[in-house]
Amino acid sequence: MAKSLSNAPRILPLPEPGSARQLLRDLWVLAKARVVSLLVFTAAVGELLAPATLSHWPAALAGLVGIALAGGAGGVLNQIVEPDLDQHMRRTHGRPLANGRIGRSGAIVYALILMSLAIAILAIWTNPLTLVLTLLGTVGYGVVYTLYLKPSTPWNIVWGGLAGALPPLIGWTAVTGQLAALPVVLVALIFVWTPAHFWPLAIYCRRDYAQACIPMLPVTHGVDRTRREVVRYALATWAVSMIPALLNRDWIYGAIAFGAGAWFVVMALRLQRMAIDADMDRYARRLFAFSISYLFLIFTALLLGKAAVSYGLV
Ligand code: HEM
Ligand SMILES: CC(C)=CCC/C(C)=C/CC/C(C)=C/COP(=O)(O)OP(=O)(O)O
Repeated sequence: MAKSLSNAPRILPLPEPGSARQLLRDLWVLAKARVVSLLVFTAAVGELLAPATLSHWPAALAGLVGIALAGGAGGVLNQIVEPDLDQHMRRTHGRPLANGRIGRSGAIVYALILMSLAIAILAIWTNPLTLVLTLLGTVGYGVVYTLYLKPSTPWNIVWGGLAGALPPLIGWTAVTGQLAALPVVLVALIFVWTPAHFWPLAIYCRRDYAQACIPMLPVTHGVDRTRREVVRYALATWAVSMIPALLNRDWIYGAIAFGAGAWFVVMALRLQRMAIDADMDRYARRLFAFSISYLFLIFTALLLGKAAVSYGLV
């Protein structure tokens, strides 16, 4: 008896409907806060790689808060546009707009508040370039990807991914006010990582996407083609991830990026070779989860490499 209880999934008590806790939880989900946390982390790394970050700490802090708020606004815009789609997918039907716990006008007000705060903070404490790049991120994801690309082309996320790739550059410009090669390479890295991040999820959610008439690649071109593309983008990610090692002559980062990228490619190849069954769906889920850990690891490695150089360890 005790054994079966210990094996049971841990179920957290749900907040009372209509309670303040439920509202906070809904606002958190509407802003896609978990995705935004990784966006903010990549922006923070962009800032810490820039020269003299600490002497520009107000701009650095404002940059992170601005990206968090603007990224959150993008997430809310996305859910304002597609409550009908969210209702039809198992993964998303519990979202607050999709199931009616929050109304459309409430969500619009929430998005406006987040966006106004982001614009004010970035305008006061950072610089025009950072503000423009951040606006491009929000509009690119919340409007261009959600409204136009997602419902019309299977290559939606390749171009939509550009918006989510911008944070390291935004972090860098918040501190320096200028573009530079290293953060542009980091944008390229997230750009090529995004399809290898998303398509494994699209594979195991393909039936939901088909039912909702969203032309994701596994729906329009099939699972085999999508798995080939995941391998190609994982390889591209591996290749682009080596550029910062060469630019910075940073062999600590280089070794970690080489190992993690190789693992990414091996997992993508394994997915490609599997029979199309429930085990493959489970493995695609693992690859999706791995893609998130991968990006976190790679960006942590960039910091480790810089710290090692700063403290004269290499
Ligand atoms: C257009 C590009 C992208 C697409 C289409 C995409 C798609 C997705 C989807 C569908 C999910 C599942 C979300 C859910 O179940 O609520 C997800 C989760 C996630 N994505 Fe992405 N993503 C993109 C870009 C990014 C970027 C650029 C980052 C960070 C740098 C990122 C980080 C994450 C994280 C951390 C999660 C896990 C969220 C959780 O655990 O709830 N994604 N992504
Ligand atoms: C300011 C700035 C840099 C903004 C970044 C924009 C941003 C929040 C990018 C993340 C992309 C994302 C969560 C995609 C989810 O895809 P989806 O919307 O198709 O997934 P869903 O089916 O879960 O809604």
